[in-house]
Amino acid sequence: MQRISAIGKGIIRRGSLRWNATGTRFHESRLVGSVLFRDIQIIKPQDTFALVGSKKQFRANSTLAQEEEKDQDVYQPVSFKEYGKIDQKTLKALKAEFGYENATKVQNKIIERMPINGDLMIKAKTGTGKTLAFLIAGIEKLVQEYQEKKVDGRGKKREKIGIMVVSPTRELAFQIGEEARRLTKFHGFDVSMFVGGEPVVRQLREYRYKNHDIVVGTPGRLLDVWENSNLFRESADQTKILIFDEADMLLDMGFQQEVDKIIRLSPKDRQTYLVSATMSTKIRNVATEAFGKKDFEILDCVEKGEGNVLQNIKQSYVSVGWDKHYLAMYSLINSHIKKMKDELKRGAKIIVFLPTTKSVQIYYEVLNTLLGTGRHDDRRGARGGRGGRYGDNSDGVFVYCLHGKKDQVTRSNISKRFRAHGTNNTDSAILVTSDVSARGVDYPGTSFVIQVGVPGSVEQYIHRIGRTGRAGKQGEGVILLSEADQVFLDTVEKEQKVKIPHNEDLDREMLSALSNAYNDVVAKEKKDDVDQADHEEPVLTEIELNEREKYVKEVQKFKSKFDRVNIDDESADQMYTSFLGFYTSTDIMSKINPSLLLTHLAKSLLPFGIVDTPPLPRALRETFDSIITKKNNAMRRQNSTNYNRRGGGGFNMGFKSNYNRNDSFAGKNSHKNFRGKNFRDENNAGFGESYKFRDNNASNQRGGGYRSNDRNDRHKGGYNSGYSRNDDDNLYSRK
Ligand SMILES: Nc1ncnc2c1ncn2[C@@H]1O[C@H](COP(=O)(O)OP(=O)(O)OP(=O)(O)O)[C@@H](O)[C@H]1O
Repeated sequence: MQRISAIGKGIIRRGSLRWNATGTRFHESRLVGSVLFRDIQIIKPQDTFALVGSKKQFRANSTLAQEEEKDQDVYQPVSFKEYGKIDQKTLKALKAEFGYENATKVQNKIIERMPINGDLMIKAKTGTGKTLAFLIAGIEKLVQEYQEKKVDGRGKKREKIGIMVVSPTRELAFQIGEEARRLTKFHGFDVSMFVGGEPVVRQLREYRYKNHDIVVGTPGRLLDVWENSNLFRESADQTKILIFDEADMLLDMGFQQEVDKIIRLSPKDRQTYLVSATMSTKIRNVATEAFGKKDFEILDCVEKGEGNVLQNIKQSYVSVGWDKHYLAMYSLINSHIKKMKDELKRGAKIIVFLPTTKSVQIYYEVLNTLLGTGRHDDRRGARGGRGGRYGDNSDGVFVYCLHGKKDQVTRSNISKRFRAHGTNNTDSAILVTSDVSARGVDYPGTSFVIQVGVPGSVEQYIHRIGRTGRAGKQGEGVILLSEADQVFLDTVEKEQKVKIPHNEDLDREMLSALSNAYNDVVAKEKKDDVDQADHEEPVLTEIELNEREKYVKEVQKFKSKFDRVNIDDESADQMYTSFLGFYTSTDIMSKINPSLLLTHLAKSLLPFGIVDTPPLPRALRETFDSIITKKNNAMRRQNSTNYNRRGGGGFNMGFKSNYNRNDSFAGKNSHKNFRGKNFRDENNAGFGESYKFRDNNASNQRGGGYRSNDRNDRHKGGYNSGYSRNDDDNLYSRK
């Protein structure tokens, strides 16, 4: 059974995949390159998700609609008006401010139950309109109360907080605040923001003169003002409705303490809503606490046995080593941009997720040089310019960098600018970011999500990939996994009942052909320097030989651009260390072979000409030691026969040998031979070795001028300082 998540008014006919609607019409299936995408669209230009391309283009595409005819079990949208439960002023805002006439599935479920008097747990897939769903429910409750108490917009100041929304990130808080403002425009409600990174004094000053209808904030700042400002405390102590958006993230990780306190401080007779696209079992237990042990209703819009990722998001993985990420991404992004332009006559909107701040900074530098302007247009106060005009993309490619260690003004700026990238012109935009952008944030028109390495959890994978395919649009998500990471695929399959296939646009053979072409280009360029005796000619398959020539051109372009990338040793080392730190904190670490992980992660240094892994901070080494000890104990218990047959080695053997040969990570440059050999052995006939196209002379590189500005200095402590949590919405330090 295939399910379509669709928003609009009409009927989808079984078998014909046709949506017939009053005033709206949509349906489509189309061939994009070799890949079949099914797309669902509402053709209504004034709609914010009247989608890709012109009407004419859409009609042209929709001739392919009948190609995919499958059983559909689809929610039939209901007009907001038809419920007869929504106040006229809210209805007016839904139409005038948002251009929406029909409720989405989750909105439908909530509106049907209105007025909501108890506590709620709301679960629905990403991008299906949960924000408006909980806002409508809360606002209508407030409107009802104000009517009963005869309070109107011009009356006495409303001192008690009507609705308090807690968001894990600042970007999401601003987004919710903005939607609340628009939705209550005709009610004359006030919305106040309390987020970290902005002057609290100013926030409180504004608050003093406002009605306290709706407050939106991040946990740290909300708690701060609750505990330290009488003005805020007096209003918050009487909060009527408390809403936790992305509740599982708030309650499960990072913010446990703050959230516990907010729950304790808020009045017992409040209503509570917990909202998310994912609700782990653990969260359901924690929720009991949040609801003050009262009964609560669960509104689950995901059917039993169904995965949490929308069907209109095409998922895939690419099996690729950390040394080849840039080449793989260059190819994937270029072909996605081309596909969007050829098929839909629009630019691409791409989000690239990295696990740590340091890696966001480095991948941004590289992608900006490879595909964008190469300038740092996203700096605070910088004015936007045209994007790059490189490579096959004759239109601009704007590359942005966003993570939790940027100051708030810059973060808001970048977020605004990336959001504004339209879907109706041929410029493309790439946002290189951390998990600050993983949850809840709505960047309309995002067509492609790339995840680099494993995410923190399966839930995080779902939220990240959910930044595309929103509001019924089509989307595509790719995850780059090394051999060590691929246990993640089994976990997704087990938990989500979805098998993620290998990417068709960049299959194994093509990737290998690209790598070989790369080797050829490097070998040619270096023919005077390279010791030919050392350069083993790889044995190629027939396909590889044929494709080889084809890819040489693309690879030459890639290389000439990559040669301009200037990442210093220190930054690359910090990235490597931060990756290890990140892995130790993930759910998946318990399933990963640590020695394999170390070998693979070390390859992330190769593109920058570094063949030695840096010394690790003690805390991180100890964490790794304990992971290995635990794994070995578990292995011994579980399978002593196998263990013995493997010579008693197990993980310990594998890890220790690397570990020791790396001089316990204590010294660089002392084990070059081992490391160089190791990579050569593992890298497709010498790809890793020849990837050292840059002069590996540390002083040259350092003198090269690349410094990702003073921020580097803050990371000098490596793992510890680069990885520590430093603000209220920094989640668990990876941002
Ligand atoms: N009734 C509607 N009709 C059309 N579009 C809608 C409707 N409701 C919401 N949308 C749009 O759908 C998109 C996704 O909505 P929203 O951000 O609320 O999703 P979400 O379910 O909260 O996703 P996430 O789980 O990622 O937080 C937004 O662009 C929003 O404006």
